[in-house]
Amino acid sequence: MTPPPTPADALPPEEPAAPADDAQPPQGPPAPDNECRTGGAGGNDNPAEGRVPPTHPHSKAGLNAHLVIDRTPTFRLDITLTATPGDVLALLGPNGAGKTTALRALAGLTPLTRGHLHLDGTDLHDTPPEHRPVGVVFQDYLLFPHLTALDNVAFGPRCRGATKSEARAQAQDWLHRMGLKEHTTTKPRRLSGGQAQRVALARALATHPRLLLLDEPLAALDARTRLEVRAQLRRHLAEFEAVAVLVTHDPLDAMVLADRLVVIEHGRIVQEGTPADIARHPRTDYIAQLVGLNLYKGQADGHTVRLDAGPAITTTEDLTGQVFVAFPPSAVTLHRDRPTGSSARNLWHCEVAGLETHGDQIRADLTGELPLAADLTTVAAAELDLHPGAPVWATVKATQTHAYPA
Ligand SMILES: Nc1ncnc2c1ncn2[C@@H]1O[C@H](COP(=O)(O)OP(=O)(O)OP(=O)(O)O)[C@@H](O)[C@H]1O
Repeated sequence: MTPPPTPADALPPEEPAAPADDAQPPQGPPAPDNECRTGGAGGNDNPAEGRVPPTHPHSKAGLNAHLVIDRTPTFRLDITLTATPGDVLALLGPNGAGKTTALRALAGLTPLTRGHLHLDGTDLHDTPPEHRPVGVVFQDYLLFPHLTALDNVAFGPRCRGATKSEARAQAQDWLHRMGLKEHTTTKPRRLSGGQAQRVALARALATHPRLLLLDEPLAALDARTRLEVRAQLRRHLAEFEAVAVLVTHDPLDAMVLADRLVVIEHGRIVQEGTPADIARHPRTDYIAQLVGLNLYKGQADGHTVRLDAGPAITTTEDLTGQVFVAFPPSAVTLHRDRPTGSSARNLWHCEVAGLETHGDQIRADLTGELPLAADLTTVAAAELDLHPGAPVWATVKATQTHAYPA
């Protein structure tokens, strides 16, 4: 994604390369004097005076969206998202799946080809981005470089019609909440990545959005800062009373921050559920890899699952029909010679395709009778003399597998 460089209040249109989005109203950068000019040429100087349509009093609170967007002749996003206030959704998916397109559509930056977008019962179809009650946090913060942290945060409330002093008081309050009391007069270039991201979050939250959009909010941070900011973000999201939608590539961010994961592949939702449910019952190879499981599909007959392509796997579950079988790489034991005394019910002859470090373990990528990933210690890998092309036997106990209906 090439994210727009300002908060939703001042988001520019997409690059000219995006013909589908050329219809966006032109929007300029923030005024250097920190005066908010909403809507650019098509804007309204006082957004508080209502281009935002009133919320329907009897309608359901939260997000109700069906987003259909034709991006290229071959790519169509077609997803339905619903959430109630307080929900945190994470959109996960491989590159090009459509996550950013979905986020941009929610922000009003990419028009829908079809579908609808209702927030707290209000149809946002005709509401321009700068007048939507939507806050956006981007991975590279996109703070206004010439403004202090305080003025960056005050920008949002100013755009929503607050007076200068009200906006600054609110900004002060938000920066205090974010633990940035000491940095109110600091300009972005003097902030650390973690501090800048907290300013960006404060800027988004200061507008009291009914929908908070976070685009890879932790991606630009180093590992240590990421840990810290993830914990803080989790706390703020838990307190946030409206809907939050997060786009991330990182399963850990998704699992820690979201109540519900929505996995998108090729523009469609392929699986949706709580982090625990998705981690335990992955339904696509992408999700299985994401949560670190070997995943297969096949036909169950009692405790035996005959794979669509490959051998059979013995499981403890007693099932019939199409099922998935999953097991973690740590459940695989490797042997140089065919084991004779092993109690494991599953035995396959494989070949090492590749090796890589995985935390303090070695992950072996195996092909052969059954393609699989196996984790082992460095010592074990050395003892087995593992190297690409080496033949190995892999065993997995039935009790270590998990089968569930497809
Ligand atoms: N501005 C654009 N104009 C036309 N097509 C686009 C535009 N931006 C993205 N696309 C196409 O839309 C599809 C979805 O892209 P999108 O950026 O939404 O995916 P993504 O899941 O966010 O990927 P990534 O994780 O790499 O950011 C891709 O096929 C992409 O090539």
